[in-house]
Amino acid sequence: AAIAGFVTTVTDNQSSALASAEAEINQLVESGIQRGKLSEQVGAYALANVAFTTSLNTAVMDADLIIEAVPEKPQLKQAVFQLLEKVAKSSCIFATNTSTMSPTEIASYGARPAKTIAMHFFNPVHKMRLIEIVRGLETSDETVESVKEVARRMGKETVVINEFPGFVTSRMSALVGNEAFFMLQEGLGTPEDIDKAIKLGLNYPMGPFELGDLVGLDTRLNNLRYLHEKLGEKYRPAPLLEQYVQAGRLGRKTGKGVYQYNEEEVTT
Ligand SMILES: NC(=O)c1ccc[n+]([C@@H]2O[C@H](COP(=O)([O-])OP(=O)(O)OC[C@H]3O[C@@H](n4cnc5c(N)ncnc54)[C@H](O)[C@@H]3O)[C@@H](O)[C@H]2O)c1
Repeated sequence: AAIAGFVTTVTDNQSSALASAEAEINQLVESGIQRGKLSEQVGAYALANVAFTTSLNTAVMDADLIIEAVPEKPQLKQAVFQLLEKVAKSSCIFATNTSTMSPTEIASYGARPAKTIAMHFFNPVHKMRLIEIVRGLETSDETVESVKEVARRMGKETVVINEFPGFVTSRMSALVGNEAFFMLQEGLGTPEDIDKAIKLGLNYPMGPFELGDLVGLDTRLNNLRYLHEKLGEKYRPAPLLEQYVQAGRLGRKTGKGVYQYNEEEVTT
């Protein structure tokens, strides 16, 4: 958002999460300049235009657009949107980065259904070109056009999808990722071989375990739980995935998921 020229504030209730977000953003801008992807001028402008605060009120009170990205837990989303409704301007658009949830349901947590929509980004956001836009039952055409324009200014492609749990991308990705865990549990092969088979045999750019570790296994499990509740048996999370999350093996963010991450090497 900052690189696209928007005055941007990042907020999180954990100061450690904010500190690592700030460090990562600085590092991404710096390496973008070094690799010739960004001019020094745009990089400097972006860093000057992004602020960090643990105060939700400070972050949102003047905002025209809020992109919510708290964990995929309906009760948490509800609490956050109820708070946002109290502090945000009445003209502000509420966008949710939910991977699976209904924007109509999320709109019911606030009082501006015409101005509530899903803007689903992909990881890593600075590289992935798509934003999946999902409109709720009451989302206005004006809101759809506004977020499409924001996406265009961010240099992203968009698809506008009708509401259904998991949309297009998460529904497909959850199934592939879950099936890979069933295969691992059944002893079909090592994670490396399952990933290699999917990459080289099916031409996926990343294997399902590499992607799961990048997305976060807890995030993947939350998505599957929601889809299981809404769409049934097909999405029941693999017990091995539940076990990994219980053990704190969440992927790259904890240094260990299906693979182990050291500074210089990745191992199982
Ligand atoms: N991880 C991905 O690849 C990915 C991709 C697309 C969409 N999403 C969606 O984005 C959302 C977040 O997923 P994630 O993987 O980044 O989760 P995460 O757990 O890695 O990060 C969520 C952040 O929200 C913060 N948070 C929790 N409660 C808060 C509150 N009340 N107020 C302010 N901040 C709070 C946490 O401290 C944490 O830093 C989910 O809806 C997920 O489905 C994730």
